[in-house]
Amino acid sequence: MSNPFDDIPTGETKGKTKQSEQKEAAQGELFETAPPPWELAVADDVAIATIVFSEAPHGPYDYRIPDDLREDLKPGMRVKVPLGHRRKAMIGWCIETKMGSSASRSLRDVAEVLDDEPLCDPPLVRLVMWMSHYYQAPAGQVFDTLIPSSVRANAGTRERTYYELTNKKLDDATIESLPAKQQQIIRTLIAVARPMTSAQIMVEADCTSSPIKTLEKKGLISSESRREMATSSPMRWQLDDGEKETKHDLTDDQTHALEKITAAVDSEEGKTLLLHGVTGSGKTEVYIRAIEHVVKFGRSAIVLVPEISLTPQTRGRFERRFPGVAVLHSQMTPAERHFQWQRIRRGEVQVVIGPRSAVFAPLPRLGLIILDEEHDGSFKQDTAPRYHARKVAFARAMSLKVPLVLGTATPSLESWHACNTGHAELISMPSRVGNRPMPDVQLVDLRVRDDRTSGAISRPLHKAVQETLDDKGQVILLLNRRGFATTIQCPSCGHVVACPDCDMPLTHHRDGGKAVCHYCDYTIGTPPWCPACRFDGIRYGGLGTQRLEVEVKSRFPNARVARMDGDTMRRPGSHQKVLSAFRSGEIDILLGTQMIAKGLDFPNVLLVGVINADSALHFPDFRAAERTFGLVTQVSGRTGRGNRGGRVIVQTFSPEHPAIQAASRHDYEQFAHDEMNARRKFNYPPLGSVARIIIRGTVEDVTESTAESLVQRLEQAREKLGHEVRILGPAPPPMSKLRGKYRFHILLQATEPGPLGDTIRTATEKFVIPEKDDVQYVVDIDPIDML
Ligand SMILES: Nc1ncnc2c1ncn2[C@@H]1O[C@H](COP(=O)(O)OP(=O)(O)OP(=O)(O)O)[C@@H](O)[C@H]1O
Ligand SMILES: [Zn+2]
Ligand SMILES: [Zn+2]
Repeated sequence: MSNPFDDIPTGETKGKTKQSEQKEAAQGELFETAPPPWELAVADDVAIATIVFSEAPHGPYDYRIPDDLREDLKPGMRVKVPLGHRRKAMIGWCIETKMGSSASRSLRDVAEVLDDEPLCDPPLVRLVMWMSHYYQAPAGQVFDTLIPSSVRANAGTRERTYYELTNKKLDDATIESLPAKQQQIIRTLIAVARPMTSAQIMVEADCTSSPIKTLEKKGLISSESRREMATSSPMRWQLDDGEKETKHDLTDDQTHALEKITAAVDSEEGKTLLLHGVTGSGKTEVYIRAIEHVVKFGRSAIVLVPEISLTPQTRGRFERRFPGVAVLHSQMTPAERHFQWQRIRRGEVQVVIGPRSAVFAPLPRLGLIILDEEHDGSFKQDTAPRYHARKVAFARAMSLKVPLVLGTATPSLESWHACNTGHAELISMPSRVGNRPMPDVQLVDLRVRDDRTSGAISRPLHKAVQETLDDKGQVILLLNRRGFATTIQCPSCGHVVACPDCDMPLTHHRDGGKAVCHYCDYTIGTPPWCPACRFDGIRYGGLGTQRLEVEVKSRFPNARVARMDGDTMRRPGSHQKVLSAFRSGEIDILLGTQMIAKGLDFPNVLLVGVINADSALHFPDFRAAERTFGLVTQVSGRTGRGNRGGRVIVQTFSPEHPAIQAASRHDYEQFAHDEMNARRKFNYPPLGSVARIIIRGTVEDVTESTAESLVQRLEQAREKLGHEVRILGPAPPPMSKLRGKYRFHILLQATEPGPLGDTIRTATEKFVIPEKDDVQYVVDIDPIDML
């Protein structure tokens, strides 16, 4: 990882600075360039605000601040300003205020200041500008990502109008008779179950104010003006994870790790530490102690976790040790989100735990950022701005001169490489707490006929499950495919039932007999005969978790079985429910997708079975081996966490594959070594930088020719800048059609991110696609998803 501030146009304060000085310095230096000589003679005669927008044109543009607003407007606030020829004033974000000269240019006036206080402090404004630059996203859009919509909707005014349903028990027929937007508003009000302002409704139901007014006229909703709503107290999750308040004596490894982290905190230098601790080495305890150290000095910390590992168990560990913990997650209501954001900003919490967006938590005295399971792909946002929380955390930590701790049993090669090149410090915790051994891993070669059965579970795995059940132990089975059958194919003509919008095979789901596209959720009833040739006897091929569940139940009729995947975990709280049932021993066999692979700590799990280790291995993606190694290692880590040992059975068609071999020996270093060599050949990350541009449109050849002209522009930009950048494509990606749009992609490679970014910026600067073409493109810097 190179310094992400390297390519941002700013004079970063070098060396050691105190936080307070640094805060002031950060403000206003962003666009500092020497003024042109003819301006030097002119006195500063006007207050200027620099504003950015989320809609095109994105700015930044300068505006004059009228005298009566001078005191009010600060960077990080929103304003209303005229823009272009629009009749309505636009909302924009102020990134800078300064004195300047009005000579030689005519500035328009800021019309209104919308916030009483900045929604972002100066370091966060700076982070926004860095993200905007690095990820090539409009700064206004980045602001909108940083500040929850509920905060944006609520901040500002004092007395406002709240809407609620006049009849709380509207029947479905009445709702369905309404136009779509109005339906959405009613559904939103039902879901939120409390009065909402029109701004909140507009955000949540994605509508304008006119359907709200219409509903009021129809008498379906009523309005009332009230003082700002008293913020409800957050829902305290019950700490029903059956754990006692325990403060362990640290192991030597833990003590050593903690010392390194606290030393980094005390040094007040930004520093990245990679905590490479095997599964069950007690990383969480180290995090907690490190945060205790930070809190002692009145500072606070952010802990980023993949959403799915935010189990009650994890939050319980933190909530028992700190009085002020704010937990952020995707199932919060807008009101809760707003409440938590305010608490955080007022400095009332010491620890914020949450998924990737928690990296923006507005803690006033941030002293430490921790990223747990740092290898996890969910830290990358897959919509614009396509940021990676690890990179953003790094940028935020370095600019505040606080440490960033990356914790994992299976480091991303990016972080591993950072250690090898001196950009991060490696801390190892090579053994489990209590000197528990790592579990034995047995590979079952599925090519060996004698071991195979007609189902998904081989003979050795069947035997092991039976033995474990006899021993009153628990079993985890991993299969990374949901649904029943992954292909629906006609044996007579070969026709595969596919999604009309994505061209991908539909997955058969047994519940309700549905055929579902896993890319866009397109759903039809599974056809009983072949849609192409009418052959009666269509076949379900491929294995999903539903089919596995059926097989497991028939093989082990006395076992209590639960399935955990995207289908069974739709409802809020269902994840928690299954896990607590598993913990209390009401479930013998837990089977599911990768969501069972992470972070679970159950001592009675004596066996882990991986149904098909190869499923991720043959993906057209340079990270396929890394993902396979990570998944097998992580799920293996769920066993042997108690005093009764544990073992792992991995079924595979390629037992000799280096990633599977290394995972079976718990040998991360060997894996990293092999994989780094493989990537070096092609300059893949972390040895080089990659960017991807996806072009999508409704007409195939128009989309392709747009992609081709973009490639030409990229080539011209490369020439002009004299950069060494490899440009590949345009080519159809593995997902050549998605949600009814044709897709092409362009891959760019370079040794450094700077030239790569510059080339794309130059090429796209004035690249306008005619509206009639209906083609859009997105730039993905450091892509994770290559489909
Ligand atoms: N010093 C200690 N002494 C005894 N038990 C400990 C100690 N530290 C942690 N533990 C316990 O060990 C178990 C594993 O710890 P933890 O879940 O933090 O490991 P981890 O490294 O995060 O593992 P994973 O990567 O698999 O999630 C927990 O039950 C925890 O309470
Ligand atoms: Zn057919
Ligand atoms: Zn689809």
